[in-house]
Amino acid sequence: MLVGVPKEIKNHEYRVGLTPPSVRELTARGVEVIVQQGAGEQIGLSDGQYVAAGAAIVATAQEVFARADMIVKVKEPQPAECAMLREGQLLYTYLHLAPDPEQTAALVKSGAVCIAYETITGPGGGLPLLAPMSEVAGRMAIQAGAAHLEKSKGGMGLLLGGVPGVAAGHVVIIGAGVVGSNALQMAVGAGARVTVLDKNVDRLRQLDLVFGNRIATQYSNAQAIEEAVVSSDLVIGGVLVPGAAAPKLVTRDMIARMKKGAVVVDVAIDQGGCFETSHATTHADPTFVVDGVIHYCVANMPGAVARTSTFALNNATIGHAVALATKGWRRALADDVHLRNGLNVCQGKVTYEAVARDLHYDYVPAESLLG
Ligand SMILES: NC(=O)C1=CN([C@@H]2O[C@H](COP(=O)(O)OP(=O)(O)OC[C@H]3O[C@@H](n4cnc5c(N)ncnc54)[C@H](O)[C@@H]3O)[C@@H](O)[C@H]2O)C=CC1
Ligand SMILES: CC(=O)C(=O)O
Ligand SMILES: [Mg+2]
Repeated sequence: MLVGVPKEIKNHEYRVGLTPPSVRELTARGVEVIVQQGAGEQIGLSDGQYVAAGAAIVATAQEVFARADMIVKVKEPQPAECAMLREGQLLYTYLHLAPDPEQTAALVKSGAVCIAYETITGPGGGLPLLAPMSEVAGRMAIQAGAAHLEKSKGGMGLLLGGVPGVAAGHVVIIGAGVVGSNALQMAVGAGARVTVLDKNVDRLRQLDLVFGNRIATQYSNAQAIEEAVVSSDLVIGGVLVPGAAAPKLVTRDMIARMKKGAVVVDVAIDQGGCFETSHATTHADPTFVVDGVIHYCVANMPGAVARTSTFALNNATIGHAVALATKGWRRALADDVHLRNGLNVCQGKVTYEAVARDLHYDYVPAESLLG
């Protein structure tokens, strides 16, 4: 098995699929690894470190895609990368297909075997390969939101924590999962007044036990979302229905009724976003304004803190990478239902039910293709 790691090409994306210690885990087991020249250079991971871990360096992405049996990446393949995938080649990366019909069509056409980090499940529940990036993005959401509340960034000129004698800002967090609870931790730390909403009352119960009366919890329905959003200074969108397009919980009308200069951070934008007014932005140009409300909708937030994110991601991805590279995808997927849940597209078939439903493909269960 030859594993290939191309340099990421999405806007301001400096993460890399494998760190040198992860390469070493593979080469120690007899797996060959090629890494594109300079893939980790921007985050202090030199070609020399990759070579010391047993990888060979190749000059171009074309060479990585042409030679490797398995491609390990971070972000969903961009159109130029989709065009280089081939029948039977294994792709292991984030995909976020439900809101992305073009990428889905390209992956189906490629005939590649495409495993999405974000739908791999864990023995203890949850989405263990999404969780570390959600921790990063949840924490960053408060940083990004606070910065954009400043006048020079177009915001209303509000300090989230207030000062003695002046009220703190009101942060509303929709979705109390990994993004939401990490955002909550930062917002409470900053001294903001926080309301958190979820449909899962157990999640709210857990947060209530930790934060007590320093936060307000609310069962998520249209009424509660409307009341919270209209009175807020900063809204964080962190909902997820695994694999599916995010529900549009905040309507254009609610945005129009918010304070001018308020900020919304739609972390769920990689699944299409949970604000009706959202569209994906980049680190180079992260915001736009609708009805006086600043929208921050960067689809690869963890790319901004790429060194931290790369190591956190590799901690979660390396175990399955080793299984795939040493056993081959059929055996690895047959042996592990949680890894099998990551299979989204396989040799021209859509194998993840929510993606098939949202994008109108026939759904073919992964089990039927492992034969
Ligand atoms: N923009 C970026 O750079 C990044 C985006 N993300 C995205 O953030 C989103 C959230 O991820 P996680 O926190 O890991 O997911 P999670 O599964 O831990 O949490 C999602 C929460 O949303 C709740 N939820 C579902 N429907 C709801 C509704 N109608 N109202 C209120 N809550 C609802 C669920 O009950 C759950 O508690 C995902 O789309 C993920 O892909 C994650 C990392 C980076
Ligand atoms: C999860 C995701 O989309 C990211 O880390 O960029
Ligand atoms: Mg996309």
